[in-house]
Amino acid sequence: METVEYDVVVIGGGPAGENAAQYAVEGAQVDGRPMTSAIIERELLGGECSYWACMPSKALLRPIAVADVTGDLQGVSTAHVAAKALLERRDYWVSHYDDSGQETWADGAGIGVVRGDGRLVGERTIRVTSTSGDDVEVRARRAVVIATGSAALVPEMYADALPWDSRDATGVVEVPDRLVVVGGGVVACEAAIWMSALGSEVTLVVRDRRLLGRTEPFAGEAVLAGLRERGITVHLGTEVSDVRRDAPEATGIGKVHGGAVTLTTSADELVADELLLSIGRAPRLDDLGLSSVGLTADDVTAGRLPEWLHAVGDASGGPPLTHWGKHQARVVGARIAAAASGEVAWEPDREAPVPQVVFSDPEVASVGMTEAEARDAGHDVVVSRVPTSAAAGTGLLRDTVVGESQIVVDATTRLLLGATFVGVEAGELVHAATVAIVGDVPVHVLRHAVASYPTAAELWLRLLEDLPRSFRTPPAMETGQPRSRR
Ligand SMILES: Cc1cc2nc3c(=O)[nH]c(=O)nc-3n(C[C@H](O)[C@H](O)[C@H](O)COP(=O)(O)OP(=O)(O)OC[C@H]3O[C@@H](n4cnc5c(N)ncnc54)[C@H](O)[C@@H]3O)c2cc1C
Ligand SMILES: NC(=O)c1ccc[n+]([C@@H]2O[C@H](COP(=O)([O-])OP(=O)(O)OC[C@H]3O[C@@H](n4cnc5c(N)ncnc54)[C@H](O)[C@@H]3O)[C@@H](O)[C@H]2O)c1
Repeated sequence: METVEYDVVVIGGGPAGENAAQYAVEGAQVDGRPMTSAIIERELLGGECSYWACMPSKALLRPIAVADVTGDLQGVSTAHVAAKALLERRDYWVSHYDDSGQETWADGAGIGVVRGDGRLVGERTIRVTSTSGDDVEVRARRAVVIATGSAALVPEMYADALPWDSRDATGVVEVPDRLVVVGGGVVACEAAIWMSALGSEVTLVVRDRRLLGRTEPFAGEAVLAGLRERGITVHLGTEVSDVRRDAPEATGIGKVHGGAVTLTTSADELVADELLLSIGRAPRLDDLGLSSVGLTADDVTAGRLPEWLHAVGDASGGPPLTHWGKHQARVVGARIAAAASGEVAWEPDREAPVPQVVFSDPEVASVGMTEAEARDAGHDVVVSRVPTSAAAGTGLLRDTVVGESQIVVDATTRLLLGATFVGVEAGELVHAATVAIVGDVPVHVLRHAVASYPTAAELWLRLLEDLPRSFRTPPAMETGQPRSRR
């Protein structure tokens, strides 16, 4: 069996793995020579995000969002979604499922690519099985990084019906006439929109009494109203107890997987041509050979790892978001690079807050704690919530601006704990909140970050104005303490 050696070996070439491989060697030297790294990838370099998750979903959603705006903007005629062209746009953005562009990137960055299924067989040693059946042993002189991503959950009750998962939804080829979506999270709220725009009659079956359970309740309510306005049926508080399908068939990604599907639910019996299961994901840590180094999947997600082994991205059990996985990977990569030259990489003394944008209609963007989370954590909380239409800059963007936006502030420190934006430009507005949290900017300073008129960012002024007037000066001034610049 051929054996190859690198300083750093990354198992899994998604966005997290690619960043880890790059940052671990960028400018790093060991024994007077440049550090080397390789990525082991069994499918497409670029991972779930590039081909079956973020990129195709956002490529599908954007034209729909633009068409929606034209229907709600006096002065232009209404545009309509052209299904065939929409799917062609998706195919362009997934590079027609060809990863040669990513391979060129790896080549340019000096990162080796080993094709095949990677499995730990001992300390710093991975056996790679390629589709041709030839095994290669890949040894890491310094570090191994697990970046194997996550897989959609499919409970036993659903398995025989061969339901669609998010790969089928983003890679849709055959549009089912009737689609039932189980789940009320991010995939469900986004996929319902593009499947409905492509012509499916969509029904959501949601176990919880609300959508987007991890965000502020007002955000889930706005998304619920938006879905219903599009003609999408949403059953909240509804459990599925049985699933049957006529002639299930593994026809391939994005094709209808057999005959009609019947779901018995706590409300009604539902019959559809396809079922999309979107009830969460789990780190992909099975079959990784963890036991060969005395570890379990729980050790990986709890961070109980030997010093030579690291985990990043969805596989680490952290928030399953591309930007978060990439951030973790940059931090871990920099640690590995610094350690090689006997240094310690600089890092802030606490973990960064995790922002998330849901590209639903209306869009939802949040960072930090919700109001409930902040109260549960023991903060004395002050909340400011305004209609997202409250600034001239947001009002100008559509004829009807829906949604509300909110900041959660600690009454003692006057620091931002969290923020949620719903509606136009939500995904862009949230970044200022992330900056304010990372930079510990108190609200009396933040109000001096002047947004241009009339931009959506002026919504920040409205949010800060809506706080108690006393929050416009430092707490120290109220107690007669000396004036400070902060
Ligand atoms: C429909 C959908 C839409 C999404 N949209 C967004 C979004 O808009 N924004 C956002 O931030 N996040 C989004 N996400 C989440 C995002 O896709 C993931 O957080 C991200 O892909 C995780 O990156 P990763 O590198 O950890 O793993 P992945 O992207 O899953 O990559 C892991 C790679 O490892 C490979 N691999 C696994 N096991 C092995 C092995 N044993 N040997 C060799 N290779 C292996 C896989 O083939 C894969 O290429 C979305 C998810 C879904 C499902
Ligand atoms: N725009 C984005 O950033 C984006 C887009 C899509 C996906 N993602 C990522 O992908 C991850 C997975 O998305 P998702 O929508 O599958 O998961 P999710 O965790 O967002 O939502 C899961 C939903 O399924 C429900 N559920 C859980 N178990 C169930 C069961 N047994 N039966 C019925 N319902 C059940 C939950 O109550 C929830 O409504 C997300 O956590 C998110 O981080 C991100």
